[in-house]
Amino acid sequence: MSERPRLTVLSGPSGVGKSTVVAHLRKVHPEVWLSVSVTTRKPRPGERHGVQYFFVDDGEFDKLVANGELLEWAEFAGNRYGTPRKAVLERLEAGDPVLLEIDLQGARQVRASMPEARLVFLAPPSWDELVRRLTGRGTESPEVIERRLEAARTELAAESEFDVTLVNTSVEDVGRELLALMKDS
Ligand SMILES: Nc1nc2c(ncn2[C@@H]2O[C@H](COP(=O)(O)OP(=O)(O)O)[C@@H](O)[C@H]2O)c(=O)[nH]1
Ligand SMILES: Nc1ncnc2c1ncn2[C@@H]1O[C@H](COP(=O)(O)OP(=O)(O)O)[C@@H](O)[C@H]1O
Repeated sequence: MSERPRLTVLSGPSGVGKSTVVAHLRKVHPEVWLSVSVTTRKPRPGERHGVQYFFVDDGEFDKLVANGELLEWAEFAGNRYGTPRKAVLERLEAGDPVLLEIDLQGARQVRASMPEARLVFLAPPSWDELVRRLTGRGTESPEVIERRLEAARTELAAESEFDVTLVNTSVEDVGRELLALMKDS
């Protein structure tokens, strides 16, 4: 891909379409490497260990943190999520562009520890559309949706901290734009 590959971070409120965009991008461009995070969240139907996430319990997560094995980690809506450090560094050293799909707190940690990273904010076309997508996905209870929408207000307010904003109106368009950003290191 590019001569100076670097880290691209994709963040945005829950339900905006981050997973959908990344899945589409990887279908069209299987060479794009996405870090698989560790989480204490329970798998949703269809999610598999090692594919969407490495699903671990609290004790295992504590150990990863204590051993310094996470590049960054954060608590989000009652669960913990983190990026395994080793795989990311290996990919960057091998010269491959790397994509992380993480929350705002994680993006801030990456900005602090790896200032060369490019931070991309995925925004919804409108607040109402975000609520529709999050509710329509049908994977969370009303209480969890409420918690995620609360977090979404904070995340939307932080948009200016990012290098680029992409509005997720069309998954195909955003996928293309994201790939172009990853190539243009
Ligand atoms: N900081 C951090 N956030 C993560 C990581 N992995 C996933 N997340 C974020 O955690 C939040 C919740 O993820 P998830 O439970 O899968 O819900 P979804 O993004 O709404 O499908 C999202 O904002 C993810 O981007 C990670 O390794 N680190
Ligand atoms: N551009 C889009 N237009 C319409 N619906 C979308 C779009 N992108 C994603 N969605 C839908 O919105 C919901 C949330 O998407 P998802 O990828 O799970 O979000 P996130 O990973 O950001 O939480 C899903 O039902 C998905 O099919």
